[in-house]
This record gives sequence, C-alpha cells and structure tokens, in this order.
Amino acid sequence: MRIEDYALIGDMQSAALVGRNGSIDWLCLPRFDSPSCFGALLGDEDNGQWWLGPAGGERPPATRRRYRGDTLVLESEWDTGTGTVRVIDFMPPRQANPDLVRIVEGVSGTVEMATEIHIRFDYGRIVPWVRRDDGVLHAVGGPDSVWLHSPVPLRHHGYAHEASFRISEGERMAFVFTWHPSHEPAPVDIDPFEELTGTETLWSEWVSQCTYKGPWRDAVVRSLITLKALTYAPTGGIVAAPTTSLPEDLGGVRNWDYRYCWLRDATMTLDALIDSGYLQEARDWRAWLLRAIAGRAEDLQIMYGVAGERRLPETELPWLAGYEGSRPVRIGNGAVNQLQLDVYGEVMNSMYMSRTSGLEADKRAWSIQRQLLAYVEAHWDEPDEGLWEVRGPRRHFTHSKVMCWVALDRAVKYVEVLGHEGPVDRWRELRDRIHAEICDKAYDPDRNTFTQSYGSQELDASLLLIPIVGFLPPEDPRVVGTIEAVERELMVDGFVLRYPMARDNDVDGLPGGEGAFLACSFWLAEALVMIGRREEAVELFERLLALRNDVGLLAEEYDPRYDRQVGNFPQAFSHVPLVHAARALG
Ligand SMILES: OC[C@H]1O[C@H](O[C@H]2O[C@H](CO)[C@@H](O)[C@H](O)[C@H]2O)[C@H](O)[C@@H](O)[C@@H]1O
Repeated sequence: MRIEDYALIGDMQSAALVGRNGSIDWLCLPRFDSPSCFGALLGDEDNGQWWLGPAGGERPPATRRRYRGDTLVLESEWDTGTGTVRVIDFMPPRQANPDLVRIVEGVSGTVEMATEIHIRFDYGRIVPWVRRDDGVLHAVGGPDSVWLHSPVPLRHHGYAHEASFRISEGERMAFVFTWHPSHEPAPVDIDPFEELTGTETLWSEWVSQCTYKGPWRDAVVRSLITLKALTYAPTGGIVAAPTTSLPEDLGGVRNWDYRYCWLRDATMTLDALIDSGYLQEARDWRAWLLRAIAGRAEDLQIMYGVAGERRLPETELPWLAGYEGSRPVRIGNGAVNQLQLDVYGEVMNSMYMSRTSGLEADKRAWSIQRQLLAYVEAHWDEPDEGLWEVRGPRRHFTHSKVMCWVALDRAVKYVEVLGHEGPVDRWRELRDRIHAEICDKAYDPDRNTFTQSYGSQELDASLLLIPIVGFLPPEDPRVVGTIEAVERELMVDGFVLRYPMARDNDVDGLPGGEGAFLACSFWLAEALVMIGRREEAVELFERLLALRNDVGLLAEEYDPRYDRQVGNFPQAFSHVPLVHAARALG
C-alpha cells in the first residue's frame, strides 16, 4: 500500500495506521516508541496485521473514508453488490490500558464481512501464545499481552485468527483490542459505544478552542489535530512522527526512527499550537523540557525519548524486509549525539513566543535558558551537523549560525520586553557580531545569495527561514536574491529540495537521493508572500495542499519521480509549516 493510503488514529500515547483496505499495519504499544504489535508496514502480515473488511478475498479499498467531523475517529465505508458497510476505527483516550476499537455498522442491505488478525510482538518477531475463552482471545509473549473481545467467534488458522460474519442495515458490533502488561491480571472491560461518544467529544471540544479564523480552515484544523495526536499526554513530550523507517528514498537506506522528541520539531509544533490558541500544550512541554534537560548545559541533547530518556541507541532490525524493500529498518536514532546548534535558537524562540502569548513566567525556566545561552556564547562558532542532521563532516552551516543569532536576539527581548534579568549588553554585542559574521562569510555577492555553509557554493532551503525568523527584513535585496536562487536551483517539479541531490553530493554523507522536503516548500510559500509575491505563494501553497492524502495527512517528503509521499508519516515537520503558511497567506 502507498504511504498516503494510510490514516492515523491514536490516543496521545501511541498511534495506529489504518490502510484504505481496512488493514491496521502499524501499532506500537504501550507508547509511540514501544515495539510494534502490528508491524506489517515494514514487512508483511507475518510481522503483525489486523485486517477487517468485506469478505471475498480481494481486500478492496474503502469506497470512501473520512474522519468524523473534527476528530481522530476514522470512518471507512464500502459499497458492495449486496449493501454498504461502515467500519469505525479509533483509540479512546487512555484509561488504565491502551484500547483499539473497531465498530462495524450495517448502513444498507446485508454485507458478508471477514477479519484476520496476526498479533506479533517485538516488531514482528514474537509469535505469541494464544488462548481463546468465551469470546475473548488472550495473546501473551514476553512482557506483552493483548485481550481481544470479538463479537464473533475467531478461528485459529496457522499463526493467525480469522472470522467471517454478516452485517445488515441497522446492526452494529464492536471489536475491542486491549494491550496489557503480561504479568498483570486481566484488564477491565470498556464499553466501546460509550467510548466512541467520549472520544468524539474530547476531540470536538479540543478543536472548539482553536482561534484560527483564516482561510483553508479544514486543512489547518486537520493539521492541528494531527499535531495534537503526536503529543505524549503523560509527559508533554511531542514526537516527530509515529513511525520508523518509512523511506525518504523508496528502496534506499534513508530510513530513520522518528518516534522521539526533537527539540527542533517539538518547538516548531508548539509554535503552531500556540499561534492557534493552545497554551496548555506549551505549559506541558515546558515542564517536559525542564525535566528532560535538567543537568549540565553541555549535556543538552537535540532529542529525547517521550519521557525524557537520553539513550536512544540506533540499531537495525534485520528480520524486517522494510517498506517496499527499503532496508535497513532502524530503531533508535544516532542523531541523538550530534551537535545541532540551531536547537538553542528554536527553544529560545518558542519559549519567548509562549511567554508573549500569555504563558506565565517560570523562574526555573529562565535559569535553564540562561545556561543554554551561556552554552551558545561558548560554542556558536563551532561547526555542527545542522538541522538536516547530516551524517557527513561537520560544517559551519549558515542556518545553525542564524539560529544562534535568534537565541541571542530572543534573550535580549526577554530583558527588553519581558523585564527579565541578564547580561543584556553582552548578549546584544554577540548577537550583532554573529549577524556581521554571517553576512560576511555566508553571503555570495556574485550570485546575490546566502549559501548553505561558510565558503560553500551550495544552496540550502533552510535559508528561506532568514526573513521568517527576523534575521533580515524581507525587502533586503540579499533575502530576495536568496529566495530567487532557491527557486532557480532547488526546485523540482514545483517543489523544493532541502539541498542539491547531486551525484557526488558529500554533504549529507548518505547514498541515494530523496524527494522534495515538504516543510521547505511551505517555507518558500511563506517567504514569497513576505516579498510581495502573494499570487505565486498561494499557487504553491495550494499545490502543496493537493499532495495531502484523502484524510488530509502529509508525510515528510513528496517524490515527484513516483508522484508519491515518502518518509515517515504523518510528519509534524510538514503539518507545522502548513499551519504557518496558511496564516501568513491569509
Ligand atoms: O537526513 C538524515 C537525517 O534524517 C533524519 O532527520 C530528519 O528528521 C528529523 C525529525 O523530523 C528532523 O529534525 C531533521 O531536520 C531531518 O533532517 C534522521 O532523524 C537523522 O537521523 C538523519 O541523520
């Protein structure tokens, strides 16, 4: 199945991907970053899958599907020769245990249905021991167990369970799948129909707080719901995406685990939420941050686990074939140990934005921010791996330096605007020194453009952020020149690459190419409107909106070679700039 054939459901602690054909191919429990119990996405049904749909062997795609209003409750409908059936998939807000509910409703006529479930723990490796008892299937393997309440008897078939049944107009039946630690007694049953009402109410109430009033409201609200679904409710952490190893290059090696909290992706997510009236998420994330980074400033990492875990060792899972053969499948992320100086600017900017949007002051937060600033003062002039987390040699990336400027700029504003205490003259002086150095070393006067790193000839789409973060005003000829250079040199089929994907490109240190990076394309739309080219900005923005799948979701990239979404899915880094660009264009 294509990546865009999936829809997301989740309970703000984990999430599942539901295919157009009624197959759940991805679900990690109990947390986003736990091992999967349905992992067919990165292999096949024998790595875990739960299919439910009209019987007949073909597993056809749903005739239509949608979220129920502004919620994360998914509805898929199949019109068949004998009638229409609806399957409602959702994960209720977490109580004691994670539940996944599938309700089957007869819409008209009578439809023959079937289901097949392959439960596999530990990323498809553990075939559990299974017992059936009075309408309940209980699977156990190592630390994991699941209880499946089925309204129809399940037959054992190989290492799977299946059932066939009939549903007629007006009937409804529910399957409830509950994860549970295997050493504990059976979980308490839930009422799936009450949970459906509760889940819809929760999402609708959350959306009703949204202050966004501009155009493209449906796309913005769907993005905000998706971002909220990527927050980890117990701690306030935010994951970059709920998947690992969906390839940036189909069949290639650019497969990474995104089920962690990047300071960059999380602060950008917060900015979008804060701008849309959501302050509680900012409060929760700040509390998460203070716990996660507690300790010495020099030990700050660019990403953490959802509860602030620091060790995220990157390992490969050789038993998984990978999405369409894209191997290796990785868990953990080696970028955790990189130096990425931009994150200091992103944290300072986001904290400043939340304070000016009404978040109450916190003394501990300011004292930690001061430590971070001291780190920037000592290290801003070092080469780093940059926001693209390159696996090639460190460089003086222009974007990293610009974000160090942002860190100091917001520090100065904390003092000047918010009345905090700090060595403002020293910060101001360094801010201006960094500014001067960037304009001197990262600007190519012959081509009238900033470049990817000091002394390089290459371009980089992160340069589009120069006017957006306020480093230079949009009317500055160097800004206009840089935007035009990006349009000339980094656009493929109307979308923007992160950096040139040349044959001998040694910048990212990885073999293979990749698609257009969606965030960069949204940044271009925002930059274009800032320099007064609104019509072209709207055109690009609408072209980007057209890439969303049928339920409004975006992966990390779009590959024009195959006209397909690629990379992890759905990706916060794509939905955040969608929200910002809509606001800017509106
Ligand atoms: O391209 C190589 C790197 O790719 C991933 O990083 C990307 O995803 C991150 C999470 O959304 C994002 O913060 C970063 O800007 C992107 O480049 C991967 O996580 C890295 O391990 C890998 O080196």
